[in-house]
Parts: sequence; C-alpha cells; structure tokens
Amino acid sequence: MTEALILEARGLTMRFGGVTAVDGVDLKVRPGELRCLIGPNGAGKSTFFKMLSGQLRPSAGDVVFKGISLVGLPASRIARLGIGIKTQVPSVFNGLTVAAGVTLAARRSLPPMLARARTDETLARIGIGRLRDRLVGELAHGQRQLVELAMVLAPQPDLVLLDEPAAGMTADEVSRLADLVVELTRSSAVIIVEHDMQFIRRIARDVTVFNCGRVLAEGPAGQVLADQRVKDVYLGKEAA
Ligand SMILES: Nc1ncnc2c1ncn2[C@@H]1O[C@H](COP(=O)(O)OP(=O)(O)OP(=O)(O)O)[C@@H](O)[C@H]1O
Repeated sequence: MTEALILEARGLTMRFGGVTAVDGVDLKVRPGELRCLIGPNGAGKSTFFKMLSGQLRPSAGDVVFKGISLVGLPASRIARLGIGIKTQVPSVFNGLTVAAGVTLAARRSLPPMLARARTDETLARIGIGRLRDRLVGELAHGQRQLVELAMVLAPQPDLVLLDEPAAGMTADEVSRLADLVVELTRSSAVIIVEHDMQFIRRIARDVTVFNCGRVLAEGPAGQVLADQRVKDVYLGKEAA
C-alpha cells in the first residue's frame, strides 16, 4: 500500500562550492504530522529548510508537495500551493494593527469579507484576540512571534514550516507555543527547526536529527533523544 504523504524530500542535496551542506537527505511527512528537525550547529538544518521553502534551489534531489515538484518554483507559488512559512526574521509590518496584518495575509486565499472573518477566527485560535487593535510595532517579541504565526495560519496552509519559533521567547511563552503547535496539527502538517530542547521534549513528536548534512537518527522524540549516537554528536550532557 502507498503511504499518503503531504511532503517528500528525495535525495535532497546542497553544495556551496566545496562544502556539501546537505547530502542526499530523504524525508517523508504525512498530513497532520508534526516533525522536528534538530542537530548541532552547521548540521544542515537551515539549508534543508530553505530548500523545502523555495529559498534555495537544491544542487540535486527533489521536493514533492501534494504530488507537485517544488524545485525551481518561486516562493510565492510555493505559498499558493499551501505551504506557510514562518522564518527567524519577523516580516510583520510595524505600522499596521494586528488585525490588518492578519487580514492582509488571509487575503492571499480569500475575498475581503471572508478574510476579516478568518482574521477573527485565527486570532481566537492563537489566543491573541486582545491584541487585534494594537500596532504590530509596539508588541513585545513573544507577542510578535504569535502575530506572525497568525499571519502564516490565516490562509489555512496544508503544511506549516517553522524556523526556530521558540527563539527569544520566555519559558511561559515557549510552553504556550508548544501547546499551540500541537494544536496546529488539527489542520496542517508542521515541520519545525528548533534548538530549544525543552520545546522539543514538550511537543514529544517525531524528530529527525541532522549531522554533517545527513540524517543521523529519526523516530519518536523519547527514543531519539535517548540514542547514544545523538547524545554524542549533539546533546552531550544536556540530554544525559
Ligand atoms: N550560503 C552558504 N555558503 C556557504 N556555506 C554555507 C552557506 N550556508 C550554509 N553553509 C554551510 O553549510 C553547512 C550547514 O549550514 P546550516 O546553516 O544549514 O546548518 P544548521 O544546522 O542550520 O546550523 P545552525 O544550527 O547553526 O543554524 C555549514 O557548514 C555552513 O557553514
């Protein structure tokens, strides 16, 4: 029986001159799955992520989303196919209210009336309805992260890509974000690159560990984080 997949990377490879940052990586993600990508600095996670999102064109291999090859497609087309990307650099517009920013994002897939309704739904889902009339530029870092997440979710993507969503958040915010990310899987598959092990443990879903551009280990978080090879290359004493 063929496994239903929403995203498949096949032999994905990226070379920068003499450096092979990602070396023949395969990854399979099912609809509604939550997958965490972890690994030491320089392991190739960001490069892999950028190939999934269309920010980098692979040197070799393919990325297939809902049966369509993404290689060579512009990022805007990849977004329209149903991939929502939240990167490390907040791209929200400081001069807009939260509601205006999220409505603008919702307009990618909806006419104006429906986009406004979607905005209210999305703000409620993320638990930031009270921020709707605040200017984005006035928000604290953690609040901005949640607003950007609302902008990613408003067009209802089938796959959400999150690059270090917990970076710079307080412990309370990380804990809340973890619950939120798990909740996201009701409507989307989610792939996360994340350094924060507290966040990974809290989510406790499938983890893919990168090392030297390859996949070192893959499986349920508890099993993978207990793997001695993973501890050796990445976690060290932190996981002991
Ligand atoms: N634009 C580039 N030009 C040359 N080398 C690059 C480029 N981008 C990444 N690399 C190299 O590719 C390798 C993988 O880097 P990458 O940033 O993907 O790792 P990472 O796992 O995301 O690391 P970190 O956790 O520190 O963000 C590293 O050796 C890095 O120096």
